[in-house]
Amino acid sequence: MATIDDVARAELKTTADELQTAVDAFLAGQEKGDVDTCRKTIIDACEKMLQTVKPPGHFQWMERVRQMGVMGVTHLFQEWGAFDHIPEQGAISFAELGKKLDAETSLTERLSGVLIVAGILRLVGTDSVAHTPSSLIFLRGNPSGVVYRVAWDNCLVAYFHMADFFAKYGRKEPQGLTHIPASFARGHPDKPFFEVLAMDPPYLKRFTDAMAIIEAMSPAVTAGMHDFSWLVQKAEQEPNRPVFVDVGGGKGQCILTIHQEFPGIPLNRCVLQERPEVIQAVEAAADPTLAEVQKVVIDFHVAQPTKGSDTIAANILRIIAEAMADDSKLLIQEDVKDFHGPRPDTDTAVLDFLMLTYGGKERTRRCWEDITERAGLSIVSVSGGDGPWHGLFVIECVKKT
Ligand SMILES: C[S@@+](CC[C@H](N)C(=O)[O-])C[C@H]1O[C@@H](n2cnc3c(N)ncnc32)[C@H](O)[C@@H]1O
Repeated sequence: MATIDDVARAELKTTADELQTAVDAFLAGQEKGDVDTCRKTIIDACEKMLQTVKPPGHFQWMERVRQMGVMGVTHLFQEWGAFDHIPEQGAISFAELGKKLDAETSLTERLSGVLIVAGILRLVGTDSVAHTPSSLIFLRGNPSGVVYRVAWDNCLVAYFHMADFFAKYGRKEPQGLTHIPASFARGHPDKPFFEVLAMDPPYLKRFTDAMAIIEAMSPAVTAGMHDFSWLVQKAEQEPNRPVFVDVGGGKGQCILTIHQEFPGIPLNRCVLQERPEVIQAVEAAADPTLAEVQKVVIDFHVAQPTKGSDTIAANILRIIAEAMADDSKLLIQEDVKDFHGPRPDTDTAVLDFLMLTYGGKERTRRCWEDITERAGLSIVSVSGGDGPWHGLFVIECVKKT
């Protein structure tokens, strides 16, 4: 029987006390709707406690096998549209679900079983299955389900090939736009990721849709990460200048979110700069809210990127800096890995691993100072918000004088 040492014992006690305090605050905050921070504290405390009390050995590896099973079946069910065939109220028999999926009843029952034991679906009687709140996110079009589907593309496909990647290129941080795990995993190591993405239109659509959802969920403006009232004033004072340029701005989601909160920023003086296939998709979608926004095809590396991922990032910033007026501000919405201390935020550490697959990285404050300096910029402020992304900040830069 595994025992825990004195340090773990003391930690368990402290975490249990923290948990009790957070639960009390969570319950008390229900009426005020002030629960998100308490929720995070509760989840973090529970996870810490579970790590301490879970026995090593069999339990640990079996738990990971369970997680892999859940991911495998969720992916199959998402691809097959199985979640959409389960009624939102009531249940469906395995036989009926199998018929809708063109799958054997016995296969449908076995696959469902993995999600039932994980609490994602619910067994009804002996032969039927129903949704739970956890499975509803996988209904077609649900924003969280769309983002999860892209996590499969972006993470798992690349992670599966990572050992081969490092065997071929050596155990060092990927440098450059090509010969990165994400392109290697898709059989085109000599191409930059965004070119590989453009070769697969369904993946490109999933990717841009997910980016738009993530941006809409992010606290860029909503939680006060940056106050754009100075820009509204500037727009009034100088009516002939472009006001806001979003470089690599996806489907224009950030422009729209900022405009929603600061309607004084005129949309016809906002510029969306993107890769050709993204601009093409935006124009084809003909979203009336984006009609006035200027759409410009660019390559922010401009043809000849130098080697090295920080050099590439500094190069993108240098090209922007060269186009800036003396009073322009460059706002970089990005993670600052060590903002809350040397231990990175949980999501930031995992996203850093994800970024590694694309030859990118989550940077520390020091890294940001270094690359902005090399680009001819200085950091004026770094501000965060109260939203769900605790590692995300707006880094405000001006041209160095
Ligand atoms: C991670 S997404 C972020 C999208 C958006 N800024 C957001 O926060 O939701 C990166 C974006 O950069 C664009 N991009 C990648 N390479 C580019 C390039 N060389 N020139 C211009 N845009 C590029 C991609 O098409 C993609 O939409």
